[in-house]
Amino acid sequence: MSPVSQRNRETDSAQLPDDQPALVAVRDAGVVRNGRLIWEHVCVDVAAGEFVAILGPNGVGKSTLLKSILGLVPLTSGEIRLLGHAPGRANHQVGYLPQRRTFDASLRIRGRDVIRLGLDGHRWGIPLPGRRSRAAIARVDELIALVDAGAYADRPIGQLSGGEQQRLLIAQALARRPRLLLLDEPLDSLDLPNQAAVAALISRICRAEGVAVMMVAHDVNPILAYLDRVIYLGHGGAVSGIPAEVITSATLTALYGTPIEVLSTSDGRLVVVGQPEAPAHHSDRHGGQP
Ligand SMILES: Nc1ncnc2c1ncn2[C@@H]1O[C@H](COP(=O)(O)OP(=O)(O)OP(=O)(O)O)[C@@H](O)[C@H]1O
Repeated sequence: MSPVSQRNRETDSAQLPDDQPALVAVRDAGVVRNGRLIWEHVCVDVAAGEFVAILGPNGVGKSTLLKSILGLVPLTSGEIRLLGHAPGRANHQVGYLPQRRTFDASLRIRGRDVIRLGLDGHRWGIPLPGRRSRAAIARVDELIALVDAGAYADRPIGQLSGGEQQRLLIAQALARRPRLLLLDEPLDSLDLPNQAAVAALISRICRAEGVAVMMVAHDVNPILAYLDRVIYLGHGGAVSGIPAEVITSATLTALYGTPIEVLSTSDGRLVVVGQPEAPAHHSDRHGGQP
């Protein structure tokens, strides 16, 4: 029997210990879109402050899982609870960074104003009055420090590098002190040093702000050292658990349907070899629909 030949295998570590309440609880969940089964029997619990990656081949439904947690894509089976509520009921506690599109180079809005939109963007640019405005300015300064963007936060966002823009967008998603951060491929289109730097930043935020992070990624290697839990969606099933249990050659080969090797380095780190590359213009394939 292949490692995921029963659809829906989950490791024992997919569930949290009883004394650790789940921030997000996904129970035997499934989604059908346009009459096509995207995934089913997905189970995972995410606790406060955990860093969780959602991984798997193109089109397998990673973004759909984030959208289901937000209530943007309804489940067709099973259940998702977010902070004990049905999807969509606790979204004010969630920061969401959708798959990014590049900013036009001529866009003049400053980095710090992009962050500020995360605080009062719903007011359509009408500034908060008096004391609340001062508190907003202080929070934006705090976020700029958190993502280490002081050197460029006053420059127009269209003139910043992909990595700099991504840090500002993460800060924007954190503006209202969410308890859960949903990041859809934040490392997409970044070079390797920037992928490592942004992954380290996200891990630091998990710890410093106590925010749980669920992050869609294509390549597990730059984030592997930071992860508490992984969810692999594959055409043969879904597997979730702690990295050491889930990230094995046999499991990944079965999920991706192509040979994948998991190597252990002399200092004990895991490296995944043979994972198919994402296409270069990955974000071009995504429409604007939820
Ligand atoms: N608005 C939509 N309506 C119907 N089907 C959709 C919609 N958006 C996406 N899909 C389909 O749902 C499936 C899962 O898409 P999704 O974007 O969740 O996959 P993904 O794993 O995030 O892909 P990628 O790695 O390419 O970003 C795909 O087959 C896609 O074509």
